[in-house]
Amino acid sequence: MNPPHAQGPYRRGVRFLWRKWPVVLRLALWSVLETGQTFLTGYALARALDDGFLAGHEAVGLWWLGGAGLGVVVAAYGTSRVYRAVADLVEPLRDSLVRQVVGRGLHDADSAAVSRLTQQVEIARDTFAGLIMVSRSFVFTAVGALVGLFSLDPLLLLVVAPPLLAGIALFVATLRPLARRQEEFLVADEELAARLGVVCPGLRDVTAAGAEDDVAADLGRGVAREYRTAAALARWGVLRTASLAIGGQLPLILLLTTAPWLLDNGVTPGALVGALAYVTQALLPALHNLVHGLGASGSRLAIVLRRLMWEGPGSGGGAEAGRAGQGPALELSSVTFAYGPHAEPVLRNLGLSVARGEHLAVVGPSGIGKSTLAGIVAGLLVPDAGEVRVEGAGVRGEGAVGRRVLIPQEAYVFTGTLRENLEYLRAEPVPESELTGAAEAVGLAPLVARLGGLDTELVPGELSAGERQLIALTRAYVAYAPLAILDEATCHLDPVAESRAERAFAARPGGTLVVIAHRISSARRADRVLVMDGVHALCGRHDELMERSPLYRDLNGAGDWGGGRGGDRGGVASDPALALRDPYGVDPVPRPGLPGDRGHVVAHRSVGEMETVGDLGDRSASRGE
Ligand SMILES: Nc1ncnc2c1ncn2[C@@H]1O[C@H](COP(=O)(O)OP(=O)(O)OP(=O)(O)O)[C@@H](O)[C@H]1O
Repeated sequence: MNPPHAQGPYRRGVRFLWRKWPVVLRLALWSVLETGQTFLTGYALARALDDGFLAGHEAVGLWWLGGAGLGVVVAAYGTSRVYRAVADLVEPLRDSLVRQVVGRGLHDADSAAVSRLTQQVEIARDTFAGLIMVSRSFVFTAVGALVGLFSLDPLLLLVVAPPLLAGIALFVATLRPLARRQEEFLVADEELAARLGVVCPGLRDVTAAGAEDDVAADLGRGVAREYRTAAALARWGVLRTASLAIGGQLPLILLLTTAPWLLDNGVTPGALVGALAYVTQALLPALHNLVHGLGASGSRLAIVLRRLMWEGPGSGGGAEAGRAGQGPALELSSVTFAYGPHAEPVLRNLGLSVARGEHLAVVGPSGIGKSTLAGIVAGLLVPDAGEVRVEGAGVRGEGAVGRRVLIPQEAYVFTGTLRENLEYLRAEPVPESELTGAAEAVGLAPLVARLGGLDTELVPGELSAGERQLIALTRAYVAYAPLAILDEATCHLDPVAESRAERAFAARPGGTLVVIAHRISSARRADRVLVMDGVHALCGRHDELMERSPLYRDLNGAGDWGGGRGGDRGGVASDPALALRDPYGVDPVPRPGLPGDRGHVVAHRSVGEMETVGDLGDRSASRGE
């Protein structure tokens, strides 16, 4: 699920440091001065003991200790210069980020995005500075301590270096996986927050539509996903703690347990105390800072930089808007979705690309996953893997609502005037001419006239299912979302009315239309058809598919596969695998083993040897004609 640019921040970071090599060199030189103090921590102590206090020469001991004290003063001066050098590295980074961010914000005329972004730039700057300090301090402290150990006695280095290096290696090995887990956790957390943000204010609508169970199940999946990502993060966190124990605490234990052997082999008591000082005063704190500092901050910096430089302001938020307007209208890459952790995936590795202004019909046997696909494209369901982009941006979060509109089979009409029902998806009042134009285009005008105008109070129970669908369709038309998804949204209309409504959506300038087809005539009207059969998803033009897809030919033979509610030919599927739903949408045969299963029949048909434009296995149904 990693985007192709996932490693961008690391490489860009290295390139940035490379370009700034004079500052990096200056930083290194001042760090060497600072490191002198680390060296003296153990060395001066050892000399003070061995040559001074233990040898009865107190003055010599004091002289060495005084030298170590002076080292602290010199190192403090080095540290002050280090800070200047770090500033010389960090400020240009901030300037460059701000330039990019403000430039894009002005281009997109999104001042809120700029203010959000400048906040993130500050985070990036502070984190970057912290990272430089921590990693630099570790490198120079470790070098100072190891050189000190070697000067005291190479045997001491032999005891301390192996566990230290093993700890560092383990820490480095956890860096990438941990950063990835951290990002997955953040994404799951943000998605759950976004879902709650949508659901909580709409609880009344959820209850009115009787969707409590579905919404609870959907939120439950979000919670489960966040739990899974948090558990994975915690598992990798354990390894990180282990690296600290191996690299920082094990050397101390080894020094203490091998002390008799070391003393027998010529290591002086002073050198042993000096080695203990190196481990406890220098190596252990430096490694501790590295593991905790680089661990958390490194991941945070990578995420913030990625969002700033590639995604824009906040994933799923304004950043997405930053990219909106580019690329295809709809793009699915390797999307996999199951209705539960142990359920068979309904979609597996599905790829699909729909161009702007294109009209796509989705067909397939009942229960094969068409509505699931619609839910994923609309952002109501979150794929377990893969990515969905509408108008170049994510389908969830801020701004996503305005980019797509889903019209489900069960039309929702609320008590209120017809006008209120039609304006519902628009933030502002809609001019009368626009409403009547939309009603005319979709085919609602006769009903408006019959009801007595737009300001008539509706009593939803008195409307037929078809009338409710016309109202819902016109409401979606008025919403002017670039992508419209009709999920059997015309199933209660007769074929002529259905055709009129679909053509109206397809004719919207620049508007993209995805129709989960209820009748085969929908597929014939579309530019391309996606045929889903549980094994493969083929995508192509009607005539192409008639030639290549036996299932599509069967579906064409079947005419109306939605339950015989007035299909083109009103026929029955020629193959029992194309099981029909009953007129009330309840399938006759339950599918065992699926939690919350609504009892659909699943049809699995092979597409044989034919060349696929795309499939549900591992190939992509991108526009390939
Ligand atoms: N909320 C749910 N919980 C568990 N399983 C579900 C849920 N919704 C759908 N399914 C299952 O997922 C599979 C795909 O269902 P989906 O409704 O997407 O199919 P479909 O092709 O749209 O069918 P239809 O044409 O009958 O509407 C079916 O096996 C169905 O039983």
